[in-house]
Amino acid sequence: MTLLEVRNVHLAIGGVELIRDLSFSIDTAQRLGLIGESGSGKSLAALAIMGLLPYRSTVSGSIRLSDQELVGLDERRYSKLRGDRIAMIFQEPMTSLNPLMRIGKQIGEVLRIHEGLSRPASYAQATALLERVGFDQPAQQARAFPHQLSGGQRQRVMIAMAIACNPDIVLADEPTTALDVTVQAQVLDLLAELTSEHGCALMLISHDLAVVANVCDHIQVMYGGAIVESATTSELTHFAEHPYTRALLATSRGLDDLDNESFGQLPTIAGTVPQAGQFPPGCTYRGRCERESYQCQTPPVVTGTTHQVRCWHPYGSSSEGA
Ligand SMILES: Nc1ncnc2c1ncn2[C@@H]1O[C@H](COP(=O)(O)OP(=O)(O)OP(=O)(O)O)[C@@H](O)[C@H]1O
Repeated sequence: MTLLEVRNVHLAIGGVELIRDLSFSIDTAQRLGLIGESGSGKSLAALAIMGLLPYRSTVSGSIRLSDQELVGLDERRYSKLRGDRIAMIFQEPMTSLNPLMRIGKQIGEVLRIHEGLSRPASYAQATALLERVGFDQPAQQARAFPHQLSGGQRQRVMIAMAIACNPDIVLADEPTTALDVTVQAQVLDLLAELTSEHGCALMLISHDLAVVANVCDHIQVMYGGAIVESATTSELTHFAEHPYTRALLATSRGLDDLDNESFGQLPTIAGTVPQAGQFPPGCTYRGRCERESYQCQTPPVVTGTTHQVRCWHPYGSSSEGA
């Protein structure tokens, strides 16, 4: 059943177009990965869903959570949904945690506000959540301030806060990028385990295809403010059709290398993501595409149903396919 439906969303900040015609949906308890290089618009897509866009943003299109339209929703109703039905985990927990409040109290606050629990009940529940996310001495550790914890522990606290009220969906924006590789894998496993335990959908944002492929059952590739390819994880990793997805796969670490700390520097894709507001006409990837000779000037076509590719010359439909 469709839980979240994003339809034809366009987003501009200060008149600069940053997201173009974004459409996708997430089913109940589904795990969807959103990947793409820095600047492709992944975080803005998540912030649009959360209703946390910066000043001077304009959004058109539709974002529906079950039967609730989110575009244009007033702040009072939005703040009730946040935490309660949609939660978000950011890359750097220190920007989300209050440095002056003990973590047990911070998790408890979420439960007090959204679930109406009393102070003692919310604190007891917060301690139980800390235990669930892997703290071995939760009663003591609930008294710690954020700076007294490691990066991995702080991200576990964020996961505890995100799942505290059993939301329908958690949006996780690069939740492990700031962590070292071995901790990354543990935190991702925990996130996947807890969201499925709660029947909660997950939208995992990352620039790392291996991270997303290990956790998600469906992947969407974003480039220049638009989704260029979308498929099940298995289809995307075995039968990628868009030249950009192929380039991402070629420069990605292997799926087995997630907990390999000594894994070397990855090759990068030549060229850069087009500057916001300076998208070329037609295909945004045109300037970097290895099939550039096609000069895809006109808007690219979208092919397929479950496996969608926004490209004039996807590999699968061409005799030149790899
Ligand atoms: N507040 C803002 N005002 C103006 N432009 C912005 C703002 N926030 C983001 N942008 C621009 O929008 C584009 C997409 O940014 P976004 O943060 O969504 O990318 P991203 O794919 O999440 O990259 P990263 O992985 O680096 O966060 C970028 O060109 C960025 O410079």
